[in-house]
Amino acid sequence: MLFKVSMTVRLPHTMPAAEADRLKATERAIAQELQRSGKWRHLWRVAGRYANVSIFDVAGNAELHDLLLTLPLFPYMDIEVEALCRHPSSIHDDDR
Ligand SMILES: O=C(O)CC1=CCC(=O)O1
Repeated sequence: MLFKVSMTVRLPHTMPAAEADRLKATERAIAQELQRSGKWRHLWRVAGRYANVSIFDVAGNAELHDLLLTLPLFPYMDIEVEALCRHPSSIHDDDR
C-alpha cells in the first residue's frame, strides 16, 4: 500500500547542537536504508520549511506505524498520513 506522509520537524530550541546533529545523522542513515529497501519510495524537502513529503510503500497501516516509530526524530515531528490508491488516469502501472 502507498502512503503519503508529511513530516514537520520541531526540535526543541533547548536541545544541544551535538544531540540534534546525532539525531539527524541517525535519521539520515535509517531513511537511506529504508529507501534502498524500497519501502521509502520518495523523500522530498518542502521548500522553505523544515519539513518533508514522502511516499512509503508498505504492507499496511501497522507496518507504516512501526516504521515511523523507528525514526530517531519521531518524538520531534508532527506527522500526517494519507492512504493513496491508483488514479484511474494514471499511466504508471506500478501505482497501486
Ligand atoms: O529533515 C527532515 O525532513 C527529517 C528527515 C526525515 C528523513 C531524514 O533523513 O530527515
